[in-house]
Amino acid sequence: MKVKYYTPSDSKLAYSVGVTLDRFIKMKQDDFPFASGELSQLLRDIGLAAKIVNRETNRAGLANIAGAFGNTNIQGEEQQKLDVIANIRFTRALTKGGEVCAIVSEEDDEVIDLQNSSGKYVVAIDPLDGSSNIDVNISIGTIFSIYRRVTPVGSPIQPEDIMQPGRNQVAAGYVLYGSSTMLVYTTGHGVNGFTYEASLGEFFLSHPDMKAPQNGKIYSINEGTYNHFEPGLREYLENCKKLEYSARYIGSLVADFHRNLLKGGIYIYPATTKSPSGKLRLLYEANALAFIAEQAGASAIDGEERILDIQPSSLHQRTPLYIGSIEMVKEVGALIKKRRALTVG
Ligand SMILES: O=P(O)(O)OC[C@H]1O[C@](O)(COP(=O)(O)O)[C@@H](O)[C@@H]1O
Ligand SMILES: [Mg+2]
Ligand SMILES: [Mg+2]
Repeated sequence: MKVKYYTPSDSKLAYSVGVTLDRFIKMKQDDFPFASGELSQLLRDIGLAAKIVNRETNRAGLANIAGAFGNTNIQGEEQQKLDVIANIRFTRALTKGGEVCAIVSEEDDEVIDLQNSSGKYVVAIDPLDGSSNIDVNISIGTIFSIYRRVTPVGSPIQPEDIMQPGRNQVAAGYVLYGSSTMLVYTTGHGVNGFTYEASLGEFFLSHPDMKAPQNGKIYSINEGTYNHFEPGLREYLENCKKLEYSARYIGSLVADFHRNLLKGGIYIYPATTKSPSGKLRLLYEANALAFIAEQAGASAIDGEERILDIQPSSLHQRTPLYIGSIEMVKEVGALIKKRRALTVG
């Protein structure tokens, strides 16, 4: 029997659609001979939930999705319907996937113990980021952090399984529901971005090996509480203005972070005299983006300390966040340190 060997066709008639997320996860898993495939399955589960939530965000203006849900979460924030929908969708996908033993969610006061005796992973998630922008049709997102539990699989969940510093993350990422929908993630071997092709229902590799510019000319901060900013930060912002940098602030952390990661820039949600720990949450906002930032050659601090080295002490604890191009974060950090030393002196 005569056979012929496959040769890839470069015919323009059927251009290659690219590498799907599922195929990419499989390819990357093969890089690790001892990989068991559980993390890969978990990433695929997140990809599936992202597709469903994407469909809901596209319909966010329609009556049954728009507006407040009528509950307040532990942050004291009014939950939007889409916050609740996204929380249900991701929690369900993570539960059904079978790889997760516990979930920490912005929308749940307590840790969700999935009583899954074979689950190795703990997931911290902000199901819907940028909630204040849902009803005004501005980009929103989802943020996730993945850890391996530290106590034996099958044993009851312990605080040390949850309260892990960000440097212990085995994977992290975000979904951006914007003009296009993207999923960006890292497993500690670089950062890759995928764009959703709704007609095929697939995420395709569109941003391989993302690297942040070392420096930038964009700063993202809500200056509404400027009068409560510390001197070092004010000095930094005055410098940005003297240098005529661009002020860009969407009010959706994922969207502001993504833009600055691609173009070079810094996002700041500082401590203020009114909220001394800032607004953003360490476990399911700052840690994930800090891991991505560092994997893309950028950095993240709380004004002084590396975000990934902060030892968590409570589920919904907040942290100031200075994240973005390495030179900009270094500069603002140095100014804050210098001015704090002066006030202490
Ligand atoms: O309105 P503010 O104070 O500028 O805060 C905006 C920030 O708060 C957030 O909306 C907080 O996230 P959630 O929407 O998930 O609660 C960030 O996405 C955003 O960067
Ligand atoms: Mg958020
Ligand atoms: Mg949220």
